[in-house]
Amino acid sequence: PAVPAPDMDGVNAALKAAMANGAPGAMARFTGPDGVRTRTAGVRDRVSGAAMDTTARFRIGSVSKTFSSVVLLQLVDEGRLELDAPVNRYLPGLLPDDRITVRHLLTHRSGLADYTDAMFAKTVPGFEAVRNRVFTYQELVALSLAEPRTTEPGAAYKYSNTNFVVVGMLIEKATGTPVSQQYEQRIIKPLNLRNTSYVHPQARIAGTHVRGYLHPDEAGAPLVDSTEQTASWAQTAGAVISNPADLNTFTTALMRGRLLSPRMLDAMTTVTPTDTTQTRFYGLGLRRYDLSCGTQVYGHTGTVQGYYTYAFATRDGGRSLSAMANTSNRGAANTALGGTLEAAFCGKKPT
Ligand SMILES: CC1(C)S[C@@H]2[C@H](NC(=O)CCCC[C@H](NC(=O)C[NH3+])C(=O)[O-])C(=O)N2[C@H]1C(=O)[O-]
Repeated sequence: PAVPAPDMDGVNAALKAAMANGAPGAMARFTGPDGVRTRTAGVRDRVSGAAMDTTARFRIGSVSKTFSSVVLLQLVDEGRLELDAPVNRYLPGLLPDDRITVRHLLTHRSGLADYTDAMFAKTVPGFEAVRNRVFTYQELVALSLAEPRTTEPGAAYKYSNTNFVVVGMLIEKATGTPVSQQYEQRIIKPLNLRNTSYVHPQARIAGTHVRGYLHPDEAGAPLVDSTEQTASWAQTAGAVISNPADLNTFTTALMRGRLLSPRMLDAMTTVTPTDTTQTRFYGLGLRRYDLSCGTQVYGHTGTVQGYYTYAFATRDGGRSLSAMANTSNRGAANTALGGTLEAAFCGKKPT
């Protein structure tokens, strides 16, 4: 069946709405049967005034979780890890409950508390306290285990960055190499993602990049330039750097079966609801959004200091969209940016 052409005017309106809600700039790149469409708005650098640029790199936050999930699921495909095995089989003594499995991590059903709740309770002080710090995986897990667990293992969905820090530990234990090498060998090189990197704990973004601007909690307080940070608080839960073209290549390749076996991709895209609206779902390190026109899109969202990201594709990989606004701690800007999905995948609303 013919698919609707993207409503790029609607995409542009969503970018402008993100700016009206506090983003210095925003951009989107759609890839579909009729080729690539891009839109930009505002600036990627408030000091130089450099215009937003769809080739520019930025921090993708939790879209990194899908990169980490792909690496882990490839290891499962290779028989080097089992999805339903206890994490403690591979990392003896790490977790206080042998019932927590690898699958629980990927589905956010482990019950492990999210250490970032306390870490970023006060947005700017929390960020300034960690922006130059380098954490070990163990230190981050210890921060989580100092908090009560949120659910019995497997009992309910409760999003937690901690899950994907443990995923990073599993990857490094199973391969004996740094996760950066696994991203490179298994995703970045095969897909030729020339603007995607994992440079933790380097704080700079190399090449042409978008500067990110964090809104303080105090109304009217000036934006904080949050571009340079180690992102060590996030690592395999959120420290990947990429750009719109690479994100569309990644989500498209994933959906077209270039990264996982058909069986594993089916497992990854088997979802459960994350809220009562029955339009938001989570699989294995992957979100599914059910749009108003009936189209289902798979990918992930990201929130890291100074950057909101959406990176989604249709299940057949025929259409993909990535969108970014260079601000954060401003939910209305994030919601506005999310409007790019309906415009891009559902097309112009009938008048
Ligand atoms: C589930 C989310 C939204 S949060 C999770 C992860 N990002 C973080 O955990 C960072 C949280 C603090 C970010 C900070 N906010 C505060 O400090 C608030 N006090 C800001 O807005 O820059 C990511 O990315 N995920 C998003 C996701 O998956 O979409």
